[in-house]
Amino acid sequence: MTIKDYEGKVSLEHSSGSSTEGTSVLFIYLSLIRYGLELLELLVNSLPIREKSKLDGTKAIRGGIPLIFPQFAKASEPSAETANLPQHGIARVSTWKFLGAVTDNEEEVSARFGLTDAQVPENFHKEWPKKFELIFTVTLTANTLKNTLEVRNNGTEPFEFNALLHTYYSVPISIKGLNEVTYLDKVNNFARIRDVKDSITIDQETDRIYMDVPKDEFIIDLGQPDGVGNFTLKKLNLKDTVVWNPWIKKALEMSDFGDDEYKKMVCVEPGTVTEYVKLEAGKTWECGQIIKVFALKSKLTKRDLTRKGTPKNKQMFLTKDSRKSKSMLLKREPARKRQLGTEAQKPLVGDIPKEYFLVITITTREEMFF
Ligand SMILES: O=P(O)(O)OC[C@H]1O[C@@H](O)[C@H](O)[C@@H](O)[C@@H]1O
Repeated sequence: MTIKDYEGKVSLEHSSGSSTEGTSVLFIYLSLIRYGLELLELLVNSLPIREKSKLDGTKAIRGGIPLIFPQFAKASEPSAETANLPQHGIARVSTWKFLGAVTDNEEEVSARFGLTDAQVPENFHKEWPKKFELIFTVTLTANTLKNTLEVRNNGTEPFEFNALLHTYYSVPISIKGLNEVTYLDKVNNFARIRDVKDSITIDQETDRIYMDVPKDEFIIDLGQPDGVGNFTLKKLNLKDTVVWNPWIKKALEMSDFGDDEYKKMVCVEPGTVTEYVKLEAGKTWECGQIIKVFALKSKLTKRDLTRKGTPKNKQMFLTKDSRKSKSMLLKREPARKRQLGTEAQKPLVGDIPKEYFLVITITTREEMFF
C-alpha cells in the first residue's frame, strides 16, 4: 500500500489482495498518472479505457467512473437551473486538482481530488454560476475500492443538482438485486416498468433508470463458476441506479466506442437523478459507492487452479484488449516497478502536479497461483 510519485506520475497501490485456498484471489491496483489533460477520470476494471475513447480533452473519457454533476443526461425541464448544461454535466470535462493523500497504511490507501467552480470552463460556468466545491476521495483496501463524493455549497443561495457515478464494468455480467424495483425505460419512451426478474442480463440495448432502489447492495455477477470473482456494489446515499449498454446499433453510431465493445461492458451507475438534491448555502452533501471484490467459496483449490493452467477468473481478463495492461500489471513487484520507471520511488511530498488522469485496474493476482 503506498502512494508514490514517479516524476510527475503518481500511483496509489494496494496489492496485498486477500487470499485463502479455494477462494478467488484478486487485487486492486490503482495508478494515478499525470496525463497532461484537463480532465480527471477514474477507471475501474480490467479494460480501463474503451478502445476509441478520446484522450485529448475534447470529450469525456469513455470508461472508468466519470463523475456526473450537476446534471444527469440533459435536463428535461427547461426551467431547471442546470437546463443549459451539456449531457451529464460539467464535472467529467473539467480540470480537477489532486489534493494529496488522506491515508497510507497497511489497511488502506486513500487520496482526494477537488473541483471548484473556479476550475470549470467559462462557458459552462456562465450557464450554472454557482459557487461549489466537489471533493472526490478514492480509497483502496485489499478487496475494496471506495469512492466518495462531497458536494459543498459555497454560495449564499441554495442550489440543486444531480450526481451519479457512471461506472463502466468491462465484463459481460448480470446484476442481482434490482428485482421488484420500478425503472424508467429510456429505450421504450421512458415507460415505467417493474422489474420482476431475479437478475438483469444484458442481451439488448439497455438504458434504464431504476428509481428509489431500496437495497443499497447489488451483486455484479461475472458469470464464473461459484461466483468466483464477483463484485458487490454498495451505494451510499444514492437513491437511483442507471444500467446502460448501447448494444450494437448505438455502439456503431458512437465515434468513441469500439464496434464490438458492447459485448464486454455494462455501466452500473449509482446516482440521484430522478430528483434534484437541494443543497442549502454553506452545507455539504455526501454520496459514494463501495465496490468489493468477493468470492463465494470455490470448489477449486490452489492445486486445481495450477493444474488446470488457467483459473476461470483469470480467463475473463484475458481479452485481446486487456492483455497488454494485464501483463504489465501482473508482473511481480520488481517488474512492476521497472514498468513504472526506474527512478527511486519517493513518498508523495512537495509540489504536486495539478492535472491528473486516473486509471484503476482490478484484476487477478495470478502470482498467487503460478
Ligand atoms: O455518451 P454519454 O454522454 O457518455 O452517455 C452514455 C449513456 O449514459 C447513461 O447514463 C445514460 O442513461 C444513457 O442515455 C447515455 O447514452
